[in-house]
Amino acid sequence: MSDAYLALEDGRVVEARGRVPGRTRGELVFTTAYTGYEESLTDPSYEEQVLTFSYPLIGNYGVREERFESDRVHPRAAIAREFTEDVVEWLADEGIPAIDHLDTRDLVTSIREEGAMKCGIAVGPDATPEDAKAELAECKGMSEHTDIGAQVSVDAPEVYEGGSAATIALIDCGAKGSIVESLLERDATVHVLPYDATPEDVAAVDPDVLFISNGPGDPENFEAAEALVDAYVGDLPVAGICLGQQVVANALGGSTEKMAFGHRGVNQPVRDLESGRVVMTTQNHGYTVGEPGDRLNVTQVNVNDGTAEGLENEDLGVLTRQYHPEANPGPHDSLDFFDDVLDLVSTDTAVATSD
Ligand SMILES: NC(=O)CC[C@H](N)C(=O)O
Repeated sequence: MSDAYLALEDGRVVEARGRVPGRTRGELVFTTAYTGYEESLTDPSYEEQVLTFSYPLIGNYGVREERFESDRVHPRAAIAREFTEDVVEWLADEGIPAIDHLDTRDLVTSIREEGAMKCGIAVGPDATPEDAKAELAECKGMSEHTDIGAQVSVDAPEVYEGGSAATIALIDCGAKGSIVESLLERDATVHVLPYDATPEDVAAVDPDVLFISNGPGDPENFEAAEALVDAYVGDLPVAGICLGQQVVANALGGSTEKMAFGHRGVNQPVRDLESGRVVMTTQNHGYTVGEPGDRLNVTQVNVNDGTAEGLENEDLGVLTRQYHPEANPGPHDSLDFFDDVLDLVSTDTAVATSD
């Protein structure tokens, strides 16, 4: 007899083995990453989602805090064909329901055909299909989580003293730790500011770059960050990763839209339009930039579906990526993005000096 039920928006209820008990709900998505489960589970971009791993065995190299991207697990629940005891113990400590021993190939195929969908989960000796359906009935769509930034952002500014290469105002919409680390490694000092920081809060740290982080949910719900881009573009270089790219596009007259099932994995091919070079990238997003608007050029595209992977305005010093150049987990092909962001500062200084 099953002790776990997964109720899907398409009406099905899937039976599974319960590994960590609980009741929960969220948007059901999948990642094809075959490594990096600790990084994915601690990525704040997964807030309010239920994460299915398409790779069948999750946990085979243990659980180490050094690999965490934040201080907690963000998906509401985790699903795999088989979780190891290490991962189950970790998720149990975190109170995150987990299920396995279900046909994840079938589940992933359904998400690919029908799109990311709402789901409800009930796990435990007393769980019933009706409990899972009751959770599903309460599940909101991602765009309805209008203040999701508050769930993942710092409450107050934090500073990470690196060096004097640049002072970065990183707007924390759910930033992964390795974005901060990538900047510190390049001798930058990073001020992490709350997702709803005001232009005055940014001015207070006197940055060289305004950097909008990755984050969960619908980019249209990050109006404060959009207002910051609007306030500073032209005066400061502006950079963004993932949700950051989407927020920058929305601020500069472009638009974003929801994808059917998104890109989540560590082998998404991206072509740079100028050099023709293709790099393998890590991705985790369910929205994409539809129209870049008049002020941004699309400089990189996804080889599989042509969606915008990089945006730029050289005159304004704007540079963004839809994928995750910090590469935790994933291939390191695109780490040079952080060098390019710091180069915006020297270019900016050079312009100021020659004035
Ligand atoms: N990793 C991210 O920043 C994700 C961005 C956004 N929440 C999306 O799903 O598209």
